Amino acid sequence: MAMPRIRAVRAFVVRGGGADYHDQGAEHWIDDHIATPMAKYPEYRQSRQAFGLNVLGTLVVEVEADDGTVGFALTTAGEPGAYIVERHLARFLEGAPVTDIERIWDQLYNATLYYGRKGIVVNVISAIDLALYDLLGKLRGEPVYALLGGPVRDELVFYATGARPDLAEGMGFIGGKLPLHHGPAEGPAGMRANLRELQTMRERVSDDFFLAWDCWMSLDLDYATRLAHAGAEFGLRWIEEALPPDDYWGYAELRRRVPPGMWVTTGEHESTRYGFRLLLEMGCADLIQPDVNWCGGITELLKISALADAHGAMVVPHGSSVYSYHFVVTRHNSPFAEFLMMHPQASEVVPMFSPLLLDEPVPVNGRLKLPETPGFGVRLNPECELHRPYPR
Ligand SMILES: C[C@H](O)[C@H](O)[C@@H](O)[C@@H](O)C(=O)O
Ligand SMILES: [Mg+2]
Repeated sequence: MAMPRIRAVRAFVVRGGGADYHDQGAEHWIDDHIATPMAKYPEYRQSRQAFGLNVLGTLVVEVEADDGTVGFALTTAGEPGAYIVERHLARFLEGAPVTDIERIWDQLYNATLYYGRKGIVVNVISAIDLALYDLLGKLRGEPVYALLGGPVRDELVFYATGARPDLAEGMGFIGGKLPLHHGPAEGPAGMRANLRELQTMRERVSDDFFLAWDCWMSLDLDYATRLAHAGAEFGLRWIEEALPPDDYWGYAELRRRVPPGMWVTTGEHESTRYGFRLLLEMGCADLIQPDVNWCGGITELLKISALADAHGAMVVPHGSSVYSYHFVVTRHNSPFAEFLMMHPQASEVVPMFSPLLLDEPVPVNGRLKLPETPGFGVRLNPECELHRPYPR
């Protein structure tokens, strides 16, 4: 039986959480004085939303086959992303066989090479690729992980990212990643505050529960070096995204300087096999963290992961809910997954892309066995009003 062809592609935007999970209300840990590259400007130090971290919003891409089956996926791209889908990229999908995933990816990437390569364009390509995998899984009646070679372990284990790793340990997570709150602009007092926070959490959790810092691109090499060595006293397991994503040279030097046994990690704001080849060949990271909704989708993450495996590097994708879970469970060099605690106080487990998805699975006791539901196994919440800014 011939596989259906793609009949239509549609791009919607929606605000308030979802894939743009930084788009939260006030009083949320994820926007509470977190160190960023903008923190050198005092007016932008308290809130990342103040400098626009949530300006884009969620992009929802739907791909409909000519038998009526619809696959969909999400990314952070909002209206600019919707424009790119409807006015540029739809032409490479409509009329194509639903199985032409590699061919479509190559056309999307090369047709946007003159203005894309990284950032929002690759976010959009990622969402289209993920929607195609969702559609293919639904047409074949298989979960996406079954399309990728099947699970190599029975269940996923998770670490938790959020302000309360001490609570996360009690929820069964294997470790906790703290957002770093103070960068170089806050000088020695900021460094002391960072270390006090890490010490407090170390004293509240057991020795077997790892602690890591997410520095969200906010540091310089000297500060990161000093922070890593001071953090080692409290068993810091890894220092994440200490430097701007393009500073491959800084990451390579940081990796030479950190205490033996401490991981240097990065990658959530890196794109495509080419960016990750640079990170790996320059020895920038022990563990890379591509976000499957931002790095190029499943099609590109398969290439990135194989490259990392050849370099002996682990791949623990940046938290992206079901879109990374279906990948991680099929990879030997992805031993655990990230769960972003989206509850405002990080005090309970709630679905990461709330409120946008129905049936979004969450870890229970820090573990998750993925269902066999076709595709990524989630549905759009009909109570979330989608808007199609560029209808055709
Ligand atoms: C917690 C960090 O500041 C970011 O908000 C988070 O999205 C990302 O860096 C992560 O690794 O989860
Ligand atoms: Mg991070």
